[in-house]
Amino acid sequence: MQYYLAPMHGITGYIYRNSYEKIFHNIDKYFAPFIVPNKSRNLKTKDFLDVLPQNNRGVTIIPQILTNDSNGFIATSRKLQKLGYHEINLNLGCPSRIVVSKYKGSGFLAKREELDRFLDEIFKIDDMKISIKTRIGKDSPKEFYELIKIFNKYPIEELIIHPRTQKDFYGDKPNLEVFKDALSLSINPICYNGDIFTGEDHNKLTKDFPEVKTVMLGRGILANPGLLNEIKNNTVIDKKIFKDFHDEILRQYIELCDEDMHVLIKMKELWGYMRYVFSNNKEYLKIIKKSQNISDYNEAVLSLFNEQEIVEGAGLFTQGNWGV
Ligand SMILES: Cc1cc2nc3c(=O)[nH]c(=O)nc-3n(C[C@H](O)[C@H](O)[C@H](O)COP(=O)(O)O)c2cc1C
Repeated sequence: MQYYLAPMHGITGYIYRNSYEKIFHNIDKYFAPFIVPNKSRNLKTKDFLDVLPQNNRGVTIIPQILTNDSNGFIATSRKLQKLGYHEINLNLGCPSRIVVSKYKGSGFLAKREELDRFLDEIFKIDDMKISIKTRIGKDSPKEFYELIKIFNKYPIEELIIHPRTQKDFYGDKPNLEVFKDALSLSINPICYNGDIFTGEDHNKLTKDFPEVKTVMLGRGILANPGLLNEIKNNTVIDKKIFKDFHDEILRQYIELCDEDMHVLIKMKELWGYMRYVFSNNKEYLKIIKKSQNISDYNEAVLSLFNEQEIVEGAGLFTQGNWGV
């Protein structure tokens, strides 16, 4: 089985990815958060730094582009190619209202003719592999059956499916009926993505779909960075390893940011996910969120690590055996 880290804009930038790689070293491909093409000759500084090879040593990175403009896609792909990239991922999944209102991300799924024309243009690039990360429709899962006819016209390196519609956002459950059909209908390789938060979720998926050979994990890893070791080796993450991972991310953000506040915004966002695997985390999370400087923050984090335990079987939104 191959495992990918999902792109998560604002979170899984190079600092997160490098920290993860340093401690866990078990991801086959890291998908970088989306880049929106701009008209200038160069990538925006933030996007450039995120994909700069010097910032991504020793890891396989697939950059992602979010657009409905084929010229923008091609121009940005060329810039990425100059940096050494040979595969680009197209984002057809982003459900954010601003993105969707411009018919980008999962909004583009509602414009099938335009999407087909767009794909026809971008697949003319013959020296670049293109993979697609998609939802199963804009408003209804039925749309998938038309979309797959379009996708099947192109040599997609991989079709990564998050089986929800845009309308679902992150609610309800992934639609496994449609995913099952996708496996039989797609002529291109399929990767599964969505709601794998525990080892049990993973085992259920692979039992139901033994033909799945590639899984992309997102929020499940944010909540439990040891999830993949749990999946592969049936081991629960050690608190010390979790702390080392946390400290590595913190160290790199401190090195990068001029102000404590910027570091704290990033770390607090992460705790919105990581809290779930700790016992009785609620009060600790409040104190972490209230901290206004690195020293108070460190103190709050240390008490959580010292005084609480990692709950076996817990994952994002789930209770684990002890009740979180
Ligand atoms: C905060 C956040 C940012 C995201 N940013 C991106 C992104 O840049 N590109 C993308 O294709 N998907 C993005 N996603 C979607 C994830 O890659 C993934 O498809 C989704 O979270 C479902 O997988 P999961 O249940 O394993 O998390 C984002 C999701 C979250 C929660």
